[in-house]
Amino acid sequence: MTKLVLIRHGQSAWNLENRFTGWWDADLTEKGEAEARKAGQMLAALDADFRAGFTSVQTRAIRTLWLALTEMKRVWLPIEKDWHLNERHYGGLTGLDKAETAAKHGEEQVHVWRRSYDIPPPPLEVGSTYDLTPDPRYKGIDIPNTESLKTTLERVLPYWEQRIAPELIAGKDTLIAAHGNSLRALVKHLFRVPDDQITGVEIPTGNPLLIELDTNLKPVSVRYLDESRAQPLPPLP
Ligand SMILES: O=C(O)[C@@H](CO)OP(=O)(O)O
Repeated sequence: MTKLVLIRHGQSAWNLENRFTGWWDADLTEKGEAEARKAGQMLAALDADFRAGFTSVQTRAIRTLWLALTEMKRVWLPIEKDWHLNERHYGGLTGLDKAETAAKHGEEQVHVWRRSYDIPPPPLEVGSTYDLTPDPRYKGIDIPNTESLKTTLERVLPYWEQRIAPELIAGKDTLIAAHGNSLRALVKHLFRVPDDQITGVEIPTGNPLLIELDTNLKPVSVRYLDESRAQPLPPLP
């Protein structure tokens, strides 16, 4: 059985401030760093032999993986960083306060923007403070101006198939440090979660999700390593 661990980054500054984040490069808070270290300690205690690692190009996920690997004494692990694992792009909501936006547009509308499967938030305006076009890490990349979970899945999935699945098929235990919505997209795919039920899947920060996969990459077991911070999981497919 091959082990796949999904870790959502530890708490970020904008998680703490309750702001829509998406592709904005909010860093970890001290609590987020502590969550990442604790995740690494739990992973170190696991009977696994991690041979491959993947993360996004966003600081909070990269640093979460690094802090965890440090605890695991495994900073030598080959890591691939790729924008396809980035958080879902929050479009014109990026940077706004979630509570203030709910007060302005209504709780229901904000819930649709946050959790509907295929309705994207309004697009980010060109030249906005949060336009990432000048950022060198995105040179040559067609940066989206908004994404739904569906369009996030549409860019995560080819990356999974081309880069991550081959490592798992080769029998390598694999770590992925990424984001609430890029990981929800992967969970939706792996567990065959219907479009209208993925809204119920919330992945906590810095709590490793251990999935054992058979040779067809079908999940045969799943659990959070920190049971005290676990959230409901979809049934095995
Ligand atoms: O702001 C964000 O980018 C995400 C993750 O923190 O938030 P949400 O819970 O709305 O998907």
